[in-house]
Amino acid sequence: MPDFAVRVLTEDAEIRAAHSVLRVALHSPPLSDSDWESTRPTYAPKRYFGAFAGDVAVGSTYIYDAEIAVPGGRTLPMSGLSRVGVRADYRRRGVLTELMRFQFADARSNGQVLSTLHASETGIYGRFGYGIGTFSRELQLFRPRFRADVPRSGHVRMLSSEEVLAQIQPLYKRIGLYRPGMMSRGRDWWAVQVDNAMRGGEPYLVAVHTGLDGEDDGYVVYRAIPDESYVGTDFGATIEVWDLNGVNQGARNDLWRFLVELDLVKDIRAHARPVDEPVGLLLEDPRSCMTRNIDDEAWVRLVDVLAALEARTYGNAGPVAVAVDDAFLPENSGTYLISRDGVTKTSAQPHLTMDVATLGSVYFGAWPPSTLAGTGRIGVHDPAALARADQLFRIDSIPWCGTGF
Ligand SMILES: CC(=O)SCCNC(=O)CCNC(=O)[C@H](O)C(C)(C)COP(=O)(O)OP(=O)(O)OC[C@H]1O[C@@H](n2cnc3c(N)ncnc32)[C@H](O)[C@@H]1OP(=O)(O)O
Repeated sequence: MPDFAVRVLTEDAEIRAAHSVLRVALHSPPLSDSDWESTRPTYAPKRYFGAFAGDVAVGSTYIYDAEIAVPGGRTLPMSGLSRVGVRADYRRRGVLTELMRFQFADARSNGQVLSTLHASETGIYGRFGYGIGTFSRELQLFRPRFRADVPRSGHVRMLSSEEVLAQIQPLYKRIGLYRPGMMSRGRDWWAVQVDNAMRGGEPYLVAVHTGLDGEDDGYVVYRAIPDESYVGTDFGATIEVWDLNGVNQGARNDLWRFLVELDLVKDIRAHARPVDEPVGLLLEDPRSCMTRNIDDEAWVRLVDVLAALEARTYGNAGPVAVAVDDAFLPENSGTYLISRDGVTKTSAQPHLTMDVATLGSVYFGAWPPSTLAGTGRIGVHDPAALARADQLFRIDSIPWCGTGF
């Protein structure tokens, strides 16, 4: 029997204790009273799970409740796993494993079909059934010049900091989940990511795009980092783009134009952008937009495999029977007959075999099944079925989450 127990945290004192565990696990400075005052509102009721050994907090896990867009356009309830930390003197004693069991049971009871997370280390989450679901790209635009012939589709205005808190949250909702993998953002997410940062004096600036129909349809959140050390003509600030979304390509183009045409700027950096975002094509010299990194972004776990498979759409190909092995949630294990007309459990012989973490990578189209089969992640019992699986899981739009948590 473990000498700790996992429970939903409701009392301020235990939430604070678990949050302190998290901070130490992430090597952040100890929690001060003023930190706590700003942190407390970022915990939605009953979404913080803690492991306690008697009265001592030893583990922390928080859930963001959200909706996620899946290939084909439907949205599904998901749980966003975050704030995972275990006290150093309790590590490798199964605390995270018990927190995982608890949060999957919670997700199931809430009808949350998928779970996603952003991993601090890639070695942690595969054993719990998570696979890399989306990738993102880190960009650097060096002395970019915007092409004069890119059509305009509206205008851009800057918000005051008071306007930001009131306007940006509904605007993100109005823009919608325009790529598979994008997720909704609840009050608790905005509280952590924007309100605290702006109230805490972070120099974020926000510009909003208004379309030709007069409706606000895009925004960018960014900050300028001045270069104190320039010599000669090599002057200019670095612009760091934190969040940029628009309802369509035209709105996003205008927001990039706004950033590129800012004065006294040397370079623009943007983390976690879609891998196929055509920023370079907007510039006179496409090579002035460099890819600094391609990173694994959202890790995806199918909590309810049948419901998740039923929710996405499939390409035009004959059916494929896929045997799924789920060691952590064995009720998901079984063979699924996947066709463009629907998905059912079957007792037929499988054409392909994969574990549930690999299915997490197939689901949003991070890789085609044949690529994963080529690396030994998928067992192939009928080679003809592999080409059909590629066609079934084909995607029209490259997935991207775009929301860090
Ligand atoms: C989504 C997010 O929030 S990302 C942030 C994650 N948090 C951190 O990185 C903070 C620092 N790390 C920690 O707090 C802890 O080490 C944790 C949370 C990663 C792991 O917690 P633990 O309670 O030690 O995990 P637990 O004992 O349940 O380990 C389960 C298994 O995972 C393995 N494992 C745990 N952590 C790691 C790791 N970082 N790398 C590789 N394997 C790991 C264990 O060896 C064990 O394997 P086994 O079943 O073969 O024996």
